Amino acid sequence: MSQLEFRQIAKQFPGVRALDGVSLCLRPGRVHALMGENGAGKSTLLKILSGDLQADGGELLLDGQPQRYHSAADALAAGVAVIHQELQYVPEMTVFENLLLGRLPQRFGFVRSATAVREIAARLQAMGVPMDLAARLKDLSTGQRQMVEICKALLRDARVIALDEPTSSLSHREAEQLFRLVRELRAAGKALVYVSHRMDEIFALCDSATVLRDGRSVAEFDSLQGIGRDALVQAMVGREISDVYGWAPRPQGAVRLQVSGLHSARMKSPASFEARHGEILGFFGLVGAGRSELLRAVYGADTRLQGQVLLDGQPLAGEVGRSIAAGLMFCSEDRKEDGIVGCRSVAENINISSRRHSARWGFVDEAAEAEMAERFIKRLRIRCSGPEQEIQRLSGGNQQKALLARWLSEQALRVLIIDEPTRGIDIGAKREIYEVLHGLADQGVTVIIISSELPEVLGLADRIVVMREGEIVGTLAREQASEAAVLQLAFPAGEAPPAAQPLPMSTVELAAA
Ligand SMILES: Nc1ncnc2c1ncn2[C@@H]1O[C@H](COP(=O)(O)OP(=O)(O)OP(=O)(O)O)[C@@H](O)[C@H]1O
Repeated sequence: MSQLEFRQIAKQFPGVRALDGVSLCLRPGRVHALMGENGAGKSTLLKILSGDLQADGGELLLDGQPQRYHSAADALAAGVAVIHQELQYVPEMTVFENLLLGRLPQRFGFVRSATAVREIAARLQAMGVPMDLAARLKDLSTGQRQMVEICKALLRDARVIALDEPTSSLSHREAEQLFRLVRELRAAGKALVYVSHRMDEIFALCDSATVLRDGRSVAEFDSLQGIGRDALVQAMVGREISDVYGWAPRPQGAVRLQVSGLHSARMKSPASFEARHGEILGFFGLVGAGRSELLRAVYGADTRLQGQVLLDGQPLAGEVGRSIAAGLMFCSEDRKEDGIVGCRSVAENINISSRRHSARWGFVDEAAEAEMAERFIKRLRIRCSGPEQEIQRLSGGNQQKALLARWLSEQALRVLIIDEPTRGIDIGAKREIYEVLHGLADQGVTVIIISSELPEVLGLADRIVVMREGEIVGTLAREQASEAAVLQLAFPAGEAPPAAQPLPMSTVELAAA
């Protein structure tokens, strides 16, 4: 059982004071939440804990002993494991090899030992996380890879475990498994720190919390008992946020997008739906329900096998270039896939897709680009030193905001499809993003959102399409769309959670059930 203390930790990046004297204590048998807006300094603190970054000032004390880690291996050797947002694994290697990465030669030799495999399999089984040790990491889901990472820490008897936004890419089932594991680790006396933007996870899993703002600790909660959500939000963003979704009725026009019998190799069966001018259409389903696959086929990112898409009555070919030219855009949930250019500025990244609009006689209108970038930096509260800053220097959530701005600033939009619009984004910026989406719909743009967060879909959409196991299983008007009604459709028969279950992370409640 170990206690870890951060004492007056400071970290300066060129032009940014990322941490300014942060102190907090992780105690055995407790889960401590680390909260704050995008760019508040959470990941930087965890990178110092893992040895990936060196603090400029302050101390780390493990059971009262000063620590200084120069690599993740140093930290692990001392019993401290950090599971970062970007997992560190070797895709071509097996689970067994990844679990023992860096240790194989010392303990087991290079030869894969049957005894070692059996021993590890038995330990994982005992920890309640049985795994196929022969599977290659590249063939696993994000959730499974994350489990491997956690198991790696457990096999090395880590006593302090940090999880940085661990559920952001997990399916409901994987999240349930993770929550069970976190509770077991707490019961086993590990000291845990948990970073998440999802309030319900914080309340369901954490005992205490620190809120960071601009690199400083602005609130400490020794216990979360009796603490309301509003108190945490107020501490994080420094203001009250009511009515996050800001929905109001708006007139809707004619059918804009008509999808009939559309099928692609990645879809399980053909699907049909329509969306109107000025409508926000929400797609809800559990991870793996087939929402992204259907909308990728609409966009032309996946080859269509059959079916047709009409945009304002005109057939739309299944090609990305044609879709973009026709004003149908798709913002993917994966910012790497979406083409973030790390070494380019925030302004260039925001303007990449609309460069063709601002280019005149072959020259890019840099003033117009900078002006557009400034507008979105302010509007979405993108924390950066200015439009010229390299985007890779921004925190994960702020990169995500800049990418969204790329699509939100498109001038020729007719249909905007956004996959997981606010994943990894703090609550203050979420509200701004929703406002921009409402603004687009007010101008007649058809907005389609794919989201795994039911409150987001319920709060934002005019109609909700529910998918399950590759099929559309229902379409609900806003007035009919209660949590219970949507979940009843989204879960396989017999597995729906109790109707009165509070959401969103129904996953959390499910895990506890
Ligand atoms: N390598 C770097 N170079 C320059 N600035 C950096 C670097 N890494 C982080 N920063 C800056 O430090 C600040 C804190 O970033 P950090 O990643 O710790 O935020 P965060 O709280 O984890 O945010 P998020 O919720 O978006 O993940 C941000 O302003 C970020 O731009």
